[in-house]
Amino acid sequence: MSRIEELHDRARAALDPVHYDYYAGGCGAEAALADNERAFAELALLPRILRGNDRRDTGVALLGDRASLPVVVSPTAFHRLAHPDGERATARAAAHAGTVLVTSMAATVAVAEVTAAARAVRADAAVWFQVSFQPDDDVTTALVRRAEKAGCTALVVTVDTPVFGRRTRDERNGFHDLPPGLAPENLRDLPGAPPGGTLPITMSPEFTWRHLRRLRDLTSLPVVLKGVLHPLDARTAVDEGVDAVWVSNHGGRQLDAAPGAVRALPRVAAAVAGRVPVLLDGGVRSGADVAAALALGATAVGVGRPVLWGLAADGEAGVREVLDVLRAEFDHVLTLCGGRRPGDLTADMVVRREWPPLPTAGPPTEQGGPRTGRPR
Ligand SMILES: Cc1cc2nc3c(=O)[nH]c(=O)nc-3n(C[C@H](O)[C@H](O)[C@H](O)COP(=O)(O)O)c2cc1C
Ligand SMILES: CC(C)CC(=O)C(=O)O
Repeated sequence: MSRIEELHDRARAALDPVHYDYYAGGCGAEAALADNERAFAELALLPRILRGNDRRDTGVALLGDRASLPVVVSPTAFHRLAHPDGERATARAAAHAGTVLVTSMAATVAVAEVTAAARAVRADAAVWFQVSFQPDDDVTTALVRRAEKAGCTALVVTVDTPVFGRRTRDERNGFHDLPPGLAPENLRDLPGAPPGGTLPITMSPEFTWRHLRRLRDLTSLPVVLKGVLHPLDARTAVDEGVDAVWVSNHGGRQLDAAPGAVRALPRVAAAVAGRVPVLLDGGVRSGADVAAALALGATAVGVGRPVLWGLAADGEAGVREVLDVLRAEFDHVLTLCGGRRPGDLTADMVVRREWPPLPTAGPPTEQGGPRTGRPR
């Protein structure tokens, strides 16, 4: 059992079962959820040899920031369900690891407190803000201004939620509301909110590229589009001026018919053609997964649930452990693959586990099976 699986077990034991299901679950029959990990398990790496890679650097440039490993913390809601310190603990852990935390619009700690917690650890800690368009433009604008004021260095706009996915476990458990004392703090005191209260999180299918353009014009922060699976959307996004494309099926929580995210990566990477960085999340659980995604065209990957497991199991220390494990595993795989830096991992180094077809020089002969080229 990997260390991340152990933390998962500890988190399961520590969490209220309803909250565990909210974190762990997907939509529908959880086919997309399962396919995220399966798609990675189907990949294998062809290492390169004799490359003199004793000196390595696992860092990557991400928009204006630098991450010390090509793994960022994906935006996930409601960290205070996992630990009383919630997003503050996650922020400190990401800052210690020297990587980017993407804090959710639906965080249970306000973005200004999240950035303050991160910067108390490291003055240049990178915190990005995840936002979903809200039907009232003034609300979206107010959220963007809050993120800017808090010192976030990029906006991650999530676009795979025109409606909520049907979360089978949450429906069964009747999980609709946060427990008393917890609230989506970024949605407090917004236009239209009751005095001192929070607005509900609204998903709507009304949004178009026009809303993205409006947001683009609203801010000078880099904009990352999260939830892209179709290569044509990736190309449009780049044409519309986004600064990065994030391949994701939302951790298998939206469209159950969606493929495992890494299956969509090669075509998106081809469509983007290096014009902007590509990120990917969904099912990343090991350093080998990170390496495979990078080889297939990602600049960095995100992790969602593993961070929640670390947080629920052991607070800030648990999240640090998850990121440390991924860093160590990724460096180990990079070494074994002959790489000095993440960019040395290339698509020719990734094969399917069932690849290649057994080499046959022709049809089977009477002397035995297919000829292999082995001297007889
Ligand atoms: C409990 C939970 C809450 C999430 N909340 C958000 C969110 O608020 N905004 C968002 O863009 N994505 C959200 N996501 C999706 C994650 O950003 C990410 O795409 C997904 O978790 C990646 O898959 P993984 O959990 O297998 O790493 C959430 C995912 C989970 C599991
Ligand atoms: C509260 C939701 C917006 C969080 C989310 O995106 C999710 O649960 O997948």
